[in-house]
Amino acid sequence: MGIVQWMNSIAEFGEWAAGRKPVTKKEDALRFGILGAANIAPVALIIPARSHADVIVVAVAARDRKKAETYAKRWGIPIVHDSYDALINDPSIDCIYNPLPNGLHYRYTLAALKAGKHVLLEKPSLSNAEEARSLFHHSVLSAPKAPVLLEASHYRFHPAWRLFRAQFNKEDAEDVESRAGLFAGAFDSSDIRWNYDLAGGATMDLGHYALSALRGAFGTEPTKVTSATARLRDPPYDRCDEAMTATYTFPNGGRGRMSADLGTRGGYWFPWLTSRWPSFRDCLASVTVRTQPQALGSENGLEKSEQKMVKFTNFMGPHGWHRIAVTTTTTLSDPTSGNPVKKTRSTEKKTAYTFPEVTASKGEEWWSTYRYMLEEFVNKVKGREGSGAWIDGEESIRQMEANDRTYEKAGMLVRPTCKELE
Ligand SMILES: NC(=O)C1=CN([C@@H]2O[C@H](COP(=O)(O)OP(=O)(O)OC[C@H]3O[C@@H](n4cnc5c(N)ncnc54)[C@H](OP(=O)(O)O)[C@@H]3O)[C@@H](O)[C@H]2O)C=CC1
Ligand SMILES: O=C1OC[C@@H](O)[C@H](O)[C@H]1O
Repeated sequence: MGIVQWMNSIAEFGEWAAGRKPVTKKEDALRFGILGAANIAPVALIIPARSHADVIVVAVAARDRKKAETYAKRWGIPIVHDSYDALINDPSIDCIYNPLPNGLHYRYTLAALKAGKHVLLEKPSLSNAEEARSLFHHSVLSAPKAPVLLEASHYRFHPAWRLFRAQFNKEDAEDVESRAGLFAGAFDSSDIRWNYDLAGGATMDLGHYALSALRGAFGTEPTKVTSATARLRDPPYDRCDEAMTATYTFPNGGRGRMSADLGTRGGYWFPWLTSRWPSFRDCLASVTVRTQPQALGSENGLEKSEQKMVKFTNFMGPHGWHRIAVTTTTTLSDPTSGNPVKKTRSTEKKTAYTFPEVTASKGEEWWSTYRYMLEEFVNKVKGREGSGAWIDGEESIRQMEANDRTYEKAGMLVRPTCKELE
């Protein structure tokens, strides 16, 4: 069983252990079809849909009908289509979930939008910025009653992300480090993540989260990619990065660093023996922000200033567990020499599992990032007020631009563009 299938089992076990039963569906519930018998679809859509009265997963298509039938039976999906195009053109379907390999996102999302379907599109939205500009600026999205298109960067929809962002002013961010990792062996050699033609690579995969969170912390785009170093897969997969580390500067003068590793190893005692062993140490994604010191006036003749460090641990999967640690360092300094006289440090730990301040779509403590995202997708399609969390097309384009610039700085090719680009 691969890591993504494990995510499904854990999510399903959680539902069972909590004794949750599917809710009754409304008459006008949105009917979803899934492109591909994808590993990620249960945790990202099928399980969250069970608790949403406005969502029914009605169809799946796979390249091999037998595979689709087995998947449909396992996950309780009534309709099986013979091809992705047949599913897209099924008039009984309102929404398409596209969890195909990244290199197929453009072709099938555009086909679905042209068929009038709303699309929930897996991250990274596309293979590169050229595709992103073409898709998100396509006339099909500006026509009256245009369908909804959303990049499924699920972590941005969870209340914990909003709480994290509220802990500092983005203009004050001085140093931000964002990291995500998975232990070596999590994906075998046949995995889509090692296929350049399907737009694979660590920067496209976990790098998507690390870079998106870094950009999200600064709330703006990097002015420059100052360094980028890739660790490539062994041939013949060496057009794909197994790991990427990159540094950036931002318009406020701040510095950012992202790292994404799909094959963490070592870090144990006896390195001569253990250096190739998979390592679980760096597998919890985190984003850490250090702010510029803020002057707070004077106290007893001394100058007072404050600096914050905000660390959000497990920002990718905060529904399982997370911690936002806010450490405030207060310094009293001699006004003449500028030397610190006294420093005090305090740490506050915070969490958020619902949006208490929101009237519509407040959420439930147990909702996953995917469930929160589904809520907002449905709200948008139905024209309802929601939590306010959203990822618009321009954001998705800027994310792909930052991705491309990272690959270029690392001396690598950007991922290939769909041949049918419009
Ligand atoms: N949001 C999240 O937490 C996660 C998101 N993802 C994203 O979801 C997408 C899919 O990831 P994941 O579910 O792990 O991937 P899978 O390996 O399960 O692949 C998804 C589907 O791609 C289809 N496919 C079509 N053409 C090919 C091809 N040439 N080679 C291989 N597969 C093909 C297969 O469909 P068929 O059934 O027709 O054979 C397969 O079911 C990616 O964009 C990934 O970045 C992945 C994991 C987590
Ligand atoms: O989006 C993702 O999240 C979880 C990871 O296991 C996976 O590689 C990635 O695609």
